[in-house]
Amino acid sequence: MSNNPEIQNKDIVLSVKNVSKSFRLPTEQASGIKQALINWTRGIKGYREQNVLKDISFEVERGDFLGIVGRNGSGKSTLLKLISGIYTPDSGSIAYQGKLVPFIELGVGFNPELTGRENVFLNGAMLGFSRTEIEAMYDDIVSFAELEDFMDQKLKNYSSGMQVRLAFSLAIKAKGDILVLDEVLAVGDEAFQTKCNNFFTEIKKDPSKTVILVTHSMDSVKKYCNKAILIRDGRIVVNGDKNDAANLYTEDNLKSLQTDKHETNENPDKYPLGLNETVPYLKCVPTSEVVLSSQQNFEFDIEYEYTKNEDFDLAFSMLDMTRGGIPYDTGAIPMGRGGSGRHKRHFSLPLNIFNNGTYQITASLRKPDPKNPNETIRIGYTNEENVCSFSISEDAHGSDYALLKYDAVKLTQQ
Ligand SMILES: Nc1ncnc2c1ncn2[C@@H]1O[C@H](COP(=O)(O)OP(=O)(O)OP(=O)(O)O)[C@@H](O)[C@H]1O
Repeated sequence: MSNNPEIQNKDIVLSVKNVSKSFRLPTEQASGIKQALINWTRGIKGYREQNVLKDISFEVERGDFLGIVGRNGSGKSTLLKLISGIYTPDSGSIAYQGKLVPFIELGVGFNPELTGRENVFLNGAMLGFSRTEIEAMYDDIVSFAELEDFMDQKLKNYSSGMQVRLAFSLAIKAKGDILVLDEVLAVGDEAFQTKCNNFFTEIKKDPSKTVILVTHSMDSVKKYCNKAILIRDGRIVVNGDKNDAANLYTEDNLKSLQTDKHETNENPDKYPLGLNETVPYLKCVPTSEVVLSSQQNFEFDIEYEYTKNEDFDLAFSMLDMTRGGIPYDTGAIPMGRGGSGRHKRHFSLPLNIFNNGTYQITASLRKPDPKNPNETIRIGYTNEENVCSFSISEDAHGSDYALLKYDAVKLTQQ
């Protein structure tokens, strides 16, 4: 596949054309030749075909930093394995030119009975490097992995974190032309993460190096990639624009936050969790986009029914789904009198002080506490099917490290 004459345009280093891949998942196991024969005569196959990738086509140019994003099980790892030659496509073609170095599955090519040093040389040879070439890059690999003192130990005595570090260092320090990485595997401690991030920043500037990165971090996509593809159920839905791919991926995740929830119902015969005879309906409904920049406001309606003809309040909490915690609570907002029927009120939340992240708005309907005029009592609340979620996703310089933007508060020096 390498240095392929099919690739006419010298700037295109990887070409994936109409690639499909399916797996056979066993269903009914035949328990012997006789059963297998009976199944065969009855047309029972004993397996189910799972079409994991469907008609995938894209091209990567020299110097590109391509992000591949998609939800769990969408087919990203399968695509990387096809690109790396671990799997062959059922149909379509994959061609690349240059030396392709994959880091996609831990353990592949590593032998636990050999030392760290022997594994580096074995893997280097498997990638097509000569002994002299490996010797030249050996120190660099070992020092990036910070494993100088462990290279003569057998790999089976390494912690899993140490093995990841060695494999990742080998992949990125080997002098390949196309680096194929599954970022999910590049988990290390914070210091190692910082080194990897610095490496990404550096390699991004090198026009001769091409990187293909599977990641779940939209921050990484926006920071390092110049292109991205979004895969949904085995098909490419965004091909090229990294901001479109990242934002649509975030939307996919927000939708699943809403639909994946299976609330345990306190009172299954009557009302869903959080609701009751007095508050039979309470729902937050987004009316703006749900993937926003911090310069925008998140707009939403609260739809409610409060059957009592009495004064009531609404209170909202904002949950930080990325870092955890409740960064903001409105306290009780007086809403006037209730009454029968469904009603709707509109709210707008400015996002200017918040960093990147996914947030959720929950609401509670409350009434004044007759015993304590400063307090309210919760009568109903939004269960997880009735909350609403949104994400802040800055196109550039967005951070998901801290909740508040660096200029949201000022540290004073005395
Ligand atoms: N060797 C295999 N045999 C059978 N099914 C497989 C095989 N490899 C992958 N699959 C199936 O293909 C689908 C896609 O898997 P894949 O690992 O490519 O997804 P992914 O997008 O990388 O997911 P994740 O983000 O969780 O890593 C899954 O349903 C998975 O079970």
